[in-house]
Amino acid sequence: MECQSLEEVRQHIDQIDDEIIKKIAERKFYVSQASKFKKNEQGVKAPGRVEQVIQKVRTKAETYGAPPDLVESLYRDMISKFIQMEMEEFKQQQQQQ
Ligand SMILES: C=C(O[C@@H]1C=C(C(=O)O)C=C[C@H]1O)C(=O)O
Repeated sequence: MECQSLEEVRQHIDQIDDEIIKKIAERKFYVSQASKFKKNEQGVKAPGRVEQVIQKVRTKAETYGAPPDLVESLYRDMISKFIQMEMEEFKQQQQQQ
């Protein structure tokens, strides 16, 4: 949609940010369940799966017209933070056993 003012542009951006953040929270909800199914720290990091996700999101970025390098960089950062979070949860579970 063609905007008529900077205010309108920013309203759209704010709305999109709201949607993105809700989806990040939803993604985090599922990532935080993954540690229950992991056997060791290498499993928590799952570098093979990370590369699979990166490949998939680069392809989706191309399909939807988003810059693939930007999407890859955002995902690498997000996943690395999620791994830290998952690792904490994994270590807590290990202590409880
Ligand atoms: C959620 C998982 O754990 C980690 C987090 C990932 C992610 O955020 O997509 C991917 C791989 C793992 O590093 C998983 O193994 O699927």
